[in-house]
Amino acid sequence: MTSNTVLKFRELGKKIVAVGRNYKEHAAELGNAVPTKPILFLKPTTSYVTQGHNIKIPPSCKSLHHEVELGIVIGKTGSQITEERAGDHIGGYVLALDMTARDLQDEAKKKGHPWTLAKGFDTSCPIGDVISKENLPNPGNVQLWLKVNGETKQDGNTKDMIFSIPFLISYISKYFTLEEGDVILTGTPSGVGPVDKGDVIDAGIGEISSFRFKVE
Ligand SMILES: O=C([O-])CC(=O)C(=O)O
Ligand SMILES: [Mg+2]
Repeated sequence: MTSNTVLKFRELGKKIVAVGRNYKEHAAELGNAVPTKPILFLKPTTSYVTQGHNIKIPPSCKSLHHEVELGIVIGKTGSQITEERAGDHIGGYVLALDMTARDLQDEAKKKGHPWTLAKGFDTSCPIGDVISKENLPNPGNVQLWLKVNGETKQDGNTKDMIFSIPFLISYISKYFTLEEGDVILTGTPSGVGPVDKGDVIDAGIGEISSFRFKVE
């Protein structure tokens, strides 16, 4: 993948595949069981929002939650990718938020409906610049942090993922062809919580990448 701008990979990337409950403590904090296989959902690429723009609270949402996540940017198209070859398909990494209308998600969960609206609304995927593989040599052991108005809310490590990055790429690619520019969101560590209008979110991957978004 040659591009390092978000606009470019938004053009290239056809999908965002997100993984739910990939950290035990996060599954527990929302009263959910620890999954025995990855829980997958899709976010549309229209959910991307880049730095300099604001996160918007979607209509009727009374509880918009932050979820900081490590994103994997696919660099080479493939399906039926083995865990051993997974690294060949990684083009880089990216810091992202999986903004979630928690009340709308809870309502959908109760009715057995999909999470699409709660997870896929415009601006639900704030995203940073692509990080090269060289700049993140150890993605499976890096700190993911998030502050709201300067106060730390999330501070987890990717070593606590239930399903590893190679496993996720292999598992997802059994079902969905992963195309260049697609992004896999690998799930959020514990500490999720609400944000309100006017709040400022700072998040980062260790000291390697960080960004700031305001909620409007
Ligand atoms: O909404 C949830 O809790 C599932 C999810 O996206 C995550 O664990 O990152
Ligand atoms: Mg998430």
